Amino acid sequence: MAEGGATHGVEKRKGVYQFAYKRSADQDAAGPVRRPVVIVGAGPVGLSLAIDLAEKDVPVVILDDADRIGEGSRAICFAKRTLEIWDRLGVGDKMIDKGVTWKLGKCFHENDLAYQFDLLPEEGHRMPAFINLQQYYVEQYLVERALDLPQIDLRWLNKAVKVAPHADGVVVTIETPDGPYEIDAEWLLACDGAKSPIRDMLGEGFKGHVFEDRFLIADVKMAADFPAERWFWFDPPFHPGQSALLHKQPDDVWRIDLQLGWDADPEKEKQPERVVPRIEQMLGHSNFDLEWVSVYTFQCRRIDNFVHGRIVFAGDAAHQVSPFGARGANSGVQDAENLAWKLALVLKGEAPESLIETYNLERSAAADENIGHSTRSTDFIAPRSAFERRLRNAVLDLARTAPFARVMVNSGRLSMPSVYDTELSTEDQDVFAGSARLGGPLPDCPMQTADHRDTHLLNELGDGFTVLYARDGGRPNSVEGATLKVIGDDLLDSEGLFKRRLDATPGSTYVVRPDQHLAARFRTFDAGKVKHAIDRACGRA
Ligand SMILES: O=C(O)CCc1cccc(O)c1
Repeated sequence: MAEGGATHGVEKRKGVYQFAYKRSADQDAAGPVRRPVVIVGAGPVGLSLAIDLAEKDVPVVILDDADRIGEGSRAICFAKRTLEIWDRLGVGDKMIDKGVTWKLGKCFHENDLAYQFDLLPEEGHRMPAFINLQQYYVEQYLVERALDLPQIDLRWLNKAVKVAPHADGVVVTIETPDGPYEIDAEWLLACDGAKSPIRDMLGEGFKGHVFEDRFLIADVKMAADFPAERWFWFDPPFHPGQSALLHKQPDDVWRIDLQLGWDADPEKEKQPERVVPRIEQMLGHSNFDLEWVSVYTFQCRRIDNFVHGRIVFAGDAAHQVSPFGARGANSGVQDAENLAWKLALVLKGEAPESLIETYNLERSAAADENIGHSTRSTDFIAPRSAFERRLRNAVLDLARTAPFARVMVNSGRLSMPSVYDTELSTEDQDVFAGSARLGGPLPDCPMQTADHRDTHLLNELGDGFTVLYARDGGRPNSVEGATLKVIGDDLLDSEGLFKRRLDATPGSTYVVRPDQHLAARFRTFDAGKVKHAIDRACGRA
């Protein structure tokens, strides 16, 4: 027993949510029942995808081989874009209310501050730069939301064990406590994690790097008054020659990541008698409880194609990165958002099936970007040769005095949304300044409704396409295939930030996709051009 009554045995966190297996009518059918969408995996990606589809009125079956969530906190850092997506799905406030909000990062070299960054230096965004929240809370809130939606049929202890693709779907064999049954899915969405059984069933391998260094994760419960900031150390006195990371989570839990070196024995390093002295060394006291401990290595890699006929991969099943930069779960949720609207349009017959190929194009490019960042961070954090280490240490030394070297300090570039550069966007014919990017998500800003209620731009976008028109005299009657919002009429640019961030002049027109990414912008409204931009973004032109 440590000082202050702390216990250092790892308290194995039981699932915060336990679910019951329920027999489904599909199990009593004479043959496989046809379903439009089956999602394998009720993690953050599968649940976000299911909710997004359900909100677009697409019926979804989710299969999960477990009957609980909450084994360890795992992913903890959720980025602004992910929060904006969850806000659209109706769970943003819940996540923020529970999560620890932060935006500042500090990098220390030995005892000194080498570099610090602010992930959201400007005001006027509804969502913060980041929250820290244990993955089991994220899953709990997403499950609660999913249970509200009649279009979602969530089936626990349903394990997909076989897939048989055919011309217009996939027959999935599912094992349950009552024995096996089959579903004939029009689309099967594999959100079944890094070890994806569906990927194995297809014989689909990963390409990329496996890093050999090992890291210890410890979630430590203690009362501490460190600020809600990301603190990263290179070669700290409490863990010489290695790196360390500290994050604040809700419920007085702190995430500590300690680099162990490539030759560490994972089983040994997980034992409390090895973990506790390391944490004591870092904190300078022993007044903490270990809540969760794990030792990990990581990979930066992806599958070649995220789309295999009617089987589509998303999240860790499709790509993996190191934890540094928090790009794993965040990019997975962005996969979900990219796929949901496209699949909904295809299922409704409003877009050709080829639109799903653009999910592969856009999200595999995003994965490459994430993998590139993650690989560079990992190379900096865990240099692979004496030469690389000398170079890295020289940058860290220089950063003490030379500002140019500070930006080369790389402890993980934190997750940012991707800007899509595909055929779905209509090239700019006019010059636009501001922070909005063609192909990127629209920057948020404060607005007011026509009756002067405070709101934010992203909360006012429709569930489908939205056309934003900065009023110039009259207003267009309507726009085919989109919700029209006239700025200066339906929405008021109360603080002038819409004008600044989108470089809006009277007449400026913006075509926004259902995932809030900007598909086209024009200096004047032209119904024909707007229609063409929407058709193009749907793969119809
Ligand atoms: O701060 C970062 O770069 C990410 C922190 C993180 C995310 C997920 C797992 C983990 O152990 C650390």
